[in-house]
Amino acid sequence: KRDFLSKFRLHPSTLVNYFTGIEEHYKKDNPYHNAVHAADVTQSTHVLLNAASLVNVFSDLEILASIFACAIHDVNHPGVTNQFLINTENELAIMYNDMSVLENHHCAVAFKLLQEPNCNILKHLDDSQRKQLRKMVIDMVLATDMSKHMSLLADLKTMVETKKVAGGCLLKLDNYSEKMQIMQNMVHCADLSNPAKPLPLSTQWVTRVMEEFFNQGDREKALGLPVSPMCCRETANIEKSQVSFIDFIVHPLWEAWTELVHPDAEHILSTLEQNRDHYSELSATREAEEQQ
Ligand SMILES: COc1ccc(-c2ccn(C[C@@H](O)CN3CCOCC3)n2)cc1OC1CCCC1
Ligand SMILES: [Zn+2]
Repeated sequence: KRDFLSKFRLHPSTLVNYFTGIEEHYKKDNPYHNAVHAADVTQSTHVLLNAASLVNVFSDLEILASIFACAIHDVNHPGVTNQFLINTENELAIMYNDMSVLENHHCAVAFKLLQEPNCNILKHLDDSQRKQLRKMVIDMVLATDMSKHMSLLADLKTMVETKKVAGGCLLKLDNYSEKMQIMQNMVHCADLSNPAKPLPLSTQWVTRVMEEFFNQGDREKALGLPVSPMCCRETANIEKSQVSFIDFIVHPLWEAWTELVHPDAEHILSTLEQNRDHYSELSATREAEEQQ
């Protein structure tokens, strides 16, 4: 739909080779961090990019970089968190010195795959375009590290406030840093869009992510390690955790995004709020049942 095959001279069979390789490098037996999650985040970002207020904000190369970043953003995810890899001195933690271990790995795997035969989809980009795309993809994927969430959101809110005070257009972006901030938050929003999807979809993602967290908790227990938050299948309160996740992480982020692209994301924010109330009511019901 974006006419990228001709704009960037992307070869259909090279695209198929590369993205088949990417799909195969997502671990099928991860309940959550599998190729379906990558497709979900990619499709969600495609929709966010279509917001009326974002028309003419990004160049074609920035859009290609954003969509590419989503498709590869969790590739070869091992189904455990950065903290688990660090605590178990996993080879990936050693490789990346405990810094954004997963996110560095996802980027490296994706770019290494480009060097496989008949997989170099970026072959016909000129050197400057390829260098710019690589930098933008790395900046976006490294920003999906949840430990960066608070600073990413704080900077977005500061930029929005500053532009509002200046009376300028929120989306008049003067430099790479401002534009990249928007792209990083857009991909991060898509990555955390499960609770903002129609409830039948959202509940499936909750089941999947809890299964993955519980598998990690089982492994931590077997290794005699402290069990990570929300990873103990015996004690986790799933609904309560979702309400906190939405209240403290997801809603503040989507509230900032909704202000930035006003009024194009209002319906997403209201779905998120309805879902939050659903989990909150479930949690109250469960608590009442447990009292009896
Ligand atoms: C649909 O709900 C979720 C969808 C995706 C995620 C999600 C993806 C990556 N992350 C980052 C964690 O891997 C890192 N955390 C550090 C703290 O320990 C747990 C692990 N989180 C979480 C979700 O809900 C949480 C799990 C129970 C309630 C909150
Ligand atoms: Zn993800």
